[in-house]
Amino acid sequence: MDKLVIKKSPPLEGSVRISGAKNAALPLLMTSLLTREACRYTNVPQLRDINTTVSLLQELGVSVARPAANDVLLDAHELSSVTAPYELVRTMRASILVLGPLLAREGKANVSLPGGCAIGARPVNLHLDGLERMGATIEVDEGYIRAHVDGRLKGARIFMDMVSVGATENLMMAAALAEGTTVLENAAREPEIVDLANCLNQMGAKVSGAGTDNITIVGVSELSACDYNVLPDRIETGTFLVAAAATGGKVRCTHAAPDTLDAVLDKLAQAGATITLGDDWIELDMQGNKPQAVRVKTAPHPGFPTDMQAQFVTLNCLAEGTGVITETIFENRFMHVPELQRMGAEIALEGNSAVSKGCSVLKGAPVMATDLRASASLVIAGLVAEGETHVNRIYHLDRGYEAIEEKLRGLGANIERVQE
Ligand SMILES: CC(=O)N[C@H]1[C@@H](OP(=O)(O)OP(=O)(O)OC[C@H]2O[C@@H](n3ccc(=O)[nH]c3=O)[C@H](O)[C@@H]2O)O[C@H](CO)[C@@H](O)[C@@H]1O
Ligand SMILES: C=C(OP(=O)(O)O)C(=O)O
Repeated sequence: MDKLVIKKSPPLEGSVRISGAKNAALPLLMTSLLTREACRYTNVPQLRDINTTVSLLQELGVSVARPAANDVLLDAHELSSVTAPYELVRTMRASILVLGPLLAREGKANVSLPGGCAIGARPVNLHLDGLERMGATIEVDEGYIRAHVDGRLKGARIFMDMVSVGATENLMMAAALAEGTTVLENAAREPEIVDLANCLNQMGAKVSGAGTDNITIVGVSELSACDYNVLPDRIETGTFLVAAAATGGKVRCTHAAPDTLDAVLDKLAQAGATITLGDDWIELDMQGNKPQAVRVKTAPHPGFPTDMQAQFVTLNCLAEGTGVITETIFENRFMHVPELQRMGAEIALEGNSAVSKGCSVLKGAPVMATDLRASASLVIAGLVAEGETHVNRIYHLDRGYEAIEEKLRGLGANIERVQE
């Protein structure tokens, strides 16, 4: 199994090209299920989750071509199955996003229940309730969601009592091919939702209001091909910016989407970074200074993203002053804290907050993380720790960061992937 070996590194310097967003690409690839025409997606990051999605779509009968490293062609002219099997769903929760499209196009779908993961229980009741409101009959049997509808799904007014990115995406895709108008109230406002709406509209859907908490979808009977370029990854961008801040460096992220990162940039500025923005780049300059501790509370967009919480925990450990990071989205997303403590971080968990004393002197250690962003926070810790840090179980990182070690090496980091 691969691991990353990281040695204390100089301040990161230079520029890094940001990849397409995992959390945008996964739902976007699912839109291919909504049409009999071939779809082309570009700027798709090379990630384990993308390969899993492609395997899942192939399992359903979609033909796949990858003419270039970041291009994916998907042709769902005929589907041969409506079942998303446990073996694939358990490795990637986003598999649940085939449910809405399959039900809308084929009138039936069997999708393994994703279950919880390292960061929390992650229920899917909002996805199921919304589809039922649209006329689907759903039962859970032997670990599978079995859904069917007679005729087409029907447009409905759906209020979601929690903001859910996944449910908003599933219901938007289902509603695109439903009969009549669907209104999603208390919808998620994440940039990835806007990206999905733009792609659906390119295919002939009628989605308006994406990016607000009230999305209207006027159903159409057919959708056509798309040629869609995936949004830049705001979480990858934020991760490189925090790595630059932690090491006291100066890094420019290119091919980025600065307008998707307001909350993160605001906190980095509070931590003492000078931030400069261009149309598609962001530069962070720490001018060699130590970061200042910040207070952060995760929230749905436009709040501070839960996917950047772990990286900021590491930053706060190094910073001057007491820092408090509160997680409100997932009930168990602090698996990085005990590992950081093993590296010498002075940090305590108080309820759903990580409170750091600041100015921790980190020492390299063998560490491992059980989720993607926790792994990223340990990589950042490894860059500043004395000695050598071994980050194990990096299949989590490979799920969401394209060529992370190569990109970090390009900025001067001392990091190697080692096969054991
Ligand atoms: C709002 C939010 O920040 N969502 C994050 C969530 O998206 P993801 O789509 O995975 O999760 P949701 O947005 O659906 O979940 C948000 C909250 O709603 C709850 N919930 C969700 C669906 C449901 O049917 N019932 C229910 O109770 C979840 O347990 C969670 O507490 O994880 C992704 C991966 O880390 C992040 O990129 C998203 O930013
Ligand atoms: C936890 C994440 O992804 P997923 O929802 O695919 O588990 C993430 O992107 O940080």
